Amino acid sequence: MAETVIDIQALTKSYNGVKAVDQLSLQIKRGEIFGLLGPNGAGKSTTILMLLGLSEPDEGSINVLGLDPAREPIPVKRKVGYLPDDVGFYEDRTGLENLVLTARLNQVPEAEAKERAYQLLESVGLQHAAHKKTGAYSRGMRQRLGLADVLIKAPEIIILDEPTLGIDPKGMDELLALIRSLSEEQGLTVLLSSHQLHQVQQICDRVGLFVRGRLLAEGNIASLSRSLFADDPLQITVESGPLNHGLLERIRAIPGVRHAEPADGDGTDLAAASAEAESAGRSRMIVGSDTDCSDAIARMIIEDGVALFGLQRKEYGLDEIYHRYFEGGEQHEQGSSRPEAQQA
Ligand SMILES: Nc1ncnc2c1ncn2[C@@H]1O[C@H](COP(=O)(O)OP(=O)(O)OP(=O)(O)O)[C@@H](O)[C@H]1O
Repeated sequence: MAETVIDIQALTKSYNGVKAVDQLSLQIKRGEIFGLLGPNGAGKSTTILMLLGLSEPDEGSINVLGLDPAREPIPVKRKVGYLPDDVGFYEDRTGLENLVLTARLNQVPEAEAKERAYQLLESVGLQHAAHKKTGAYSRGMRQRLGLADVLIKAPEIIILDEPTLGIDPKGMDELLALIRSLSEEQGLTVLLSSHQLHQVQQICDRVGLFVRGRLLAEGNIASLSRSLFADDPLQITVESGPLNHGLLERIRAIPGVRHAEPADGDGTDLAAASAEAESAGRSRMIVGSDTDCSDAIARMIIEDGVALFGLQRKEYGLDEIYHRYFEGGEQHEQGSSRPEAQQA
């Protein structure tokens, strides 16, 4: 089992009496890519600043690689690389010169600095732009150079704040793939803050969902959707030949099935749905159930002599998580069914 490199316990930070981070507890293991996910103002940046020792917690504790960032910010800075959402470079110097300068500032010996800078420029796909002034770099190139800049001091952890902001989709995919491969090759721990679900889904081993300073849930996407949608029925869509009333009633009587409705028409008028299905030669039905009854439903349809064309279980993904917890975040916070922070 990999060691815990970031350990946050009951962390709280308020600004003017408003809690920006509220009782946050989170552990991250070495080599993990963890996504801090949440809408604007959720508390992601405040958490990052406290991890870096740039802001002091009101309550709770943080341990980064055995260090307390509030008390030992310099050793933390040596071991943790931070890429802000808009990284600044000396615009009139080349990419290579900027990297060498950062290496020097981090006490990397001169001979090593240049060699490492070249290697990193190659790793991030910027070898062709090594001698170009950074003022002429595109946003995507700047982010790549930012990654190289963060890596030049050979950190154990890198923290990236909205790393793909303002980059086109292709550049975004490439940057994320690069982060993933760098992490795998070097056993690097990556903490990535974002409000873009799809990019986080692509590369993170685990994500934490932040809403209004609180961690609503954490885990990998599969365990998150299981815990967040635990109270919802499973949704099974059945494509078959036209259904008859008796068959529908028997499907409704399968243990675990909560409801079964023809999805043609408005779903309430079986006769209309059947007529429509009859003319099309097939019908669609939505079944909501507590357990996966797919096999029992399939068997029943086939035994009834009705053709079965397809049967699909709906999986909840980040889109549903997003709609429910970010867009409807406030309602959910007030609702009684909101799950507390979950462990994966
Ligand atoms: N220096 C500050 N002074 C006052 N309030 C602050 C300060 N920094 C953050 N806040 C407030 O704390 C809350 C959390 O902000 P934070 O920047 O941590 O969120 P975030 O999740 O990083 O959002 P974003 O994606 O917009 O950066 C917000 O309500 C914000 O207005």
